[in-house]
Amino acid sequence: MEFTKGHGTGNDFVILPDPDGALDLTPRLVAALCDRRRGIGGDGVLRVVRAAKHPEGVALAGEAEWFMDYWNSDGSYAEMCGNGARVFVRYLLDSGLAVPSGAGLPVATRAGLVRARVEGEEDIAIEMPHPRLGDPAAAGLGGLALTGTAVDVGNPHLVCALPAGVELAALDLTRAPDVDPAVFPAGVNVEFTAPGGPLAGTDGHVLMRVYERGSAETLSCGTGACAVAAVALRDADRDAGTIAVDVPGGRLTVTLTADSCWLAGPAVLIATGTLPLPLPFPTPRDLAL
Ligand SMILES: N[C@@H](CCC[C@H](N)C(=O)O)C(=O)O
Repeated sequence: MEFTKGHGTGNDFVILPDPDGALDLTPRLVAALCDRRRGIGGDGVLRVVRAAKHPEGVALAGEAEWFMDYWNSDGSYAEMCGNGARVFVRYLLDSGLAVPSGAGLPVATRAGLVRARVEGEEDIAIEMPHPRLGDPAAAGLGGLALTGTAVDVGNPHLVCALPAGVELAALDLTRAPDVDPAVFPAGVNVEFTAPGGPLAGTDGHVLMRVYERGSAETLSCGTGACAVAAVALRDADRDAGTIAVDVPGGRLTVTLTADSCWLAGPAVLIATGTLPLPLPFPTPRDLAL
């Protein structure tokens, strides 16, 4: 099995080319590949499969050649991954499976069609599902009780601004925040935010850390950045603008208008290799037996 490793602002992925959908990709295999000590290591897996060859992509096959089959590191799968989509497009372009398109390169995802464009040397921008602001909801972390805003970016998010005096860097995200499972029956990605300083060329600047559903704390989350930007604009009484979101792995830029949401930032491939199947290393589940 061939693989490529890539990342977008430190949100890292194992990319599996599987054009014809021949690979038996299971939760167990995904968790083993993402294991940082016994596997390759990653926040998730991106299977590169022709839309026509994947049951969840086939309906979009007329519009997009490729389907991003995204899985979290625990072996669950998600509807959408913003950084994953940017790295997926970097892979398509670098491996010659697609060419840049003036109209935006279409990619099928479980959350529908997204479009990508290349920006400069390193950056890939994706037109994302438009964030939909929902109701206030509670989150708990250690002794901290927070009220955030639920946001749907194709996948579920809860954006929680920290109260004054609580340092973003001091949060313990080694454990999942508490949320109400009745409010988020499919789980939720939780973003914690603090204001950034003034930043030229933007309409707002936010610092963010995230605890991702299915992957724990990651260095970055693209859909999370879109959710955070939508909340920042709402709080500034604006319906459009560009927000810089600084994550532990770097900077993402989100540009929102009334009907579009573009997520931009670096997308990098770092290594390729081959793995024999079955895997030569014990999987996390083997070790738990
Ligand atoms: N890191 C991703 C989001 C990945 C999916 C998420 N963990 C979920 O389960 O919804 C991003 O960049 O958007």
